[in-house]
Amino acid sequence: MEVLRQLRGYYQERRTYLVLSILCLAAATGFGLVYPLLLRNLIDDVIRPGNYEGVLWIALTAVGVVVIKASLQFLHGFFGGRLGNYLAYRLRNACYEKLQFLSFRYYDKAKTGDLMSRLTGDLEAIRNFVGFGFAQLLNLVLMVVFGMIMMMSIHWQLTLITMITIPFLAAVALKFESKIHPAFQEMRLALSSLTTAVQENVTGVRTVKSFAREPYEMEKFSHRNERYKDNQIFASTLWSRFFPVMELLASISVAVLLAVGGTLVIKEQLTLGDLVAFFSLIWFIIGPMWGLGFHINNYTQSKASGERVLEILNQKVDVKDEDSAVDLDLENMQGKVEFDHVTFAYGNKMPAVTDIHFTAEPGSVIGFLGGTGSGKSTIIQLLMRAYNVNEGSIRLDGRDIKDIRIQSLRSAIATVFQETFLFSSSIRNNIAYGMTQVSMEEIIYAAKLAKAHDFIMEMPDGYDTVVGERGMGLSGGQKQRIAIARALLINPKILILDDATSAVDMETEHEIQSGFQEVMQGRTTFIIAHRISSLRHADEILVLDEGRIVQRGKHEELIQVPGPYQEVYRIQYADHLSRNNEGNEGKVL
Ligand SMILES: Nc1ncnc2c1ncn2[C@@H]1O[C@H](COP(=O)(O)OP(=O)(O)OP(=O)(O)O)[C@@H](O)[C@H]1O
Repeated sequence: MEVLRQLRGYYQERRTYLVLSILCLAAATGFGLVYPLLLRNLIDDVIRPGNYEGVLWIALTAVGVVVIKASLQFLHGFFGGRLGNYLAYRLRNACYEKLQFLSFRYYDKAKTGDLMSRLTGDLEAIRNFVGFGFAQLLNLVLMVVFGMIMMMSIHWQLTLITMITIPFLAAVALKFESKIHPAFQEMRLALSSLTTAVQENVTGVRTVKSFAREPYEMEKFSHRNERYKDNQIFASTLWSRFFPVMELLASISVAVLLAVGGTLVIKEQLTLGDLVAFFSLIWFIIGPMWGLGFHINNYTQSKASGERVLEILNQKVDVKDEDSAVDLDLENMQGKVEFDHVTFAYGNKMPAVTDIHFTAEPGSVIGFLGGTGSGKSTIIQLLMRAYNVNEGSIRLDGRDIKDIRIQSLRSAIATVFQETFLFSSSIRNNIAYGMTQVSMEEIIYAAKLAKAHDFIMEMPDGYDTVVGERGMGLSGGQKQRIAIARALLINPKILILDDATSAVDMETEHEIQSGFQEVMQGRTTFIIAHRISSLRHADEILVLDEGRIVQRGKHEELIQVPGPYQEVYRIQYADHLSRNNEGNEGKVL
């Protein structure tokens, strides 16, 4: 019930529904007790004395009871349904909101399929339990208590004798619970790994097909499917053993009742009506024991689901606003960025960047060059405060970024990532992502600067063309240009281009960069690139190796000194240099 307690905040406002749903179900159960009494009256007071008039009254009372009971059951369903759906609605929103604010560190490990199954299957199990299962579990207790009281009031000795197998029934049900709970947890995990396999397969379909790895994928899936199937079979084997054992124990109770009760009737210590009522009442005890397995199963399933949903909701957000954090004055900010001896490691690994120290003056262009894994993207992620630095500090206009509200910090920065993500929506919506107050002229202006306008206009519906999931149907370069237009539209104080022009040809890159120069006047720009041509106009180029700055300076300076920059330059401009050497020696490109 700890899980239910933790979820309470999400249905607290509608707790009256919970109370009403329980009350209606309890009342319906109470009315159910009228049947055995009616049977007793029918036999002892109507049939045996030959009172034919009474038959009609008993039949009418039975109809009345059915109507009331059915109405109460309807109300239980009504309130339970409202409650369950309200809770599921709140939880879905809360989980989604949490997912928006969880740190990058969480997403480094998260699996999409697993998250999807938590937000769907697990939430559904919680909805069912809180809406109905919980009330039914309580009702079970009520049925046993009501039934016992009634039976005791008829013949307490017979009640005790008949109850002889009930402790065994309860023990079997509880033992079953202890086995089925871990089985269900395992089943949920198996299901989420199955969903992850499907999701990854669809996302990575190009890789799968281009490497002709379909058989490998099928085997991987079949392996996971088998794990899920084995879990299902294990759970259903548990179930199939449970029912016969319960039936056996229950029939012992019934046999004892018939034998002892029958003898008591013959000895006239019990009326026939009492025995029939007893026979009907015993199902008030045995029935719940029977259902105990089902309801416990329901409970354990939703407990496991609740734990998985709460795991998201209770996830620690390690990058969050300090209470004293302030908003940036976006209109008047300068855009000066300072990295002050920054060191950072992902988890317990070796530092990804060490002692990074530089200053980007407002409006300047800083370039980063370095091999794969040298820490270029990490520096940019730290500036966005995707992670907190381990040592040193990062300042924006003299203020530590930890003291700036994350939302405000990130809205001052526009980033074009190495991998472009497009939403399955129109090109217009992709460029104006999330911006409501933006005119078509502004969108077109940004697209023109990003050299995207021409190819957009050639598409069947122009800016209204809907791109497929993740931008399917567009080339890598086209996607990048849309992403660049998206960043330019924000008109930020700080622009980050993380290998943003890697997928476009040199000529387009040159065109886009001249566009940047126009729009980035007075804005601080960080360019990560593998091509020297992207960096040569930078005010300062930082050359990184294994997370450290190993060279810094302007293009003209760096090509003069032996070092990694000169090496890259020589490799990329080998043709040019050899031609130049033949002609005018020493001319800088
Ligand atoms: N999310 C992450 N979790 C753990 N380690 C990471 C993560 N991102 C990067 N790293 C590690 O940090 C180091 C620096 O990576 P980074 O992405 O900053 O390099 P990069 O210079 O941008 O490389 P590339 O040019 O290939 O994009 C690498 O050793 C990388 O394995």
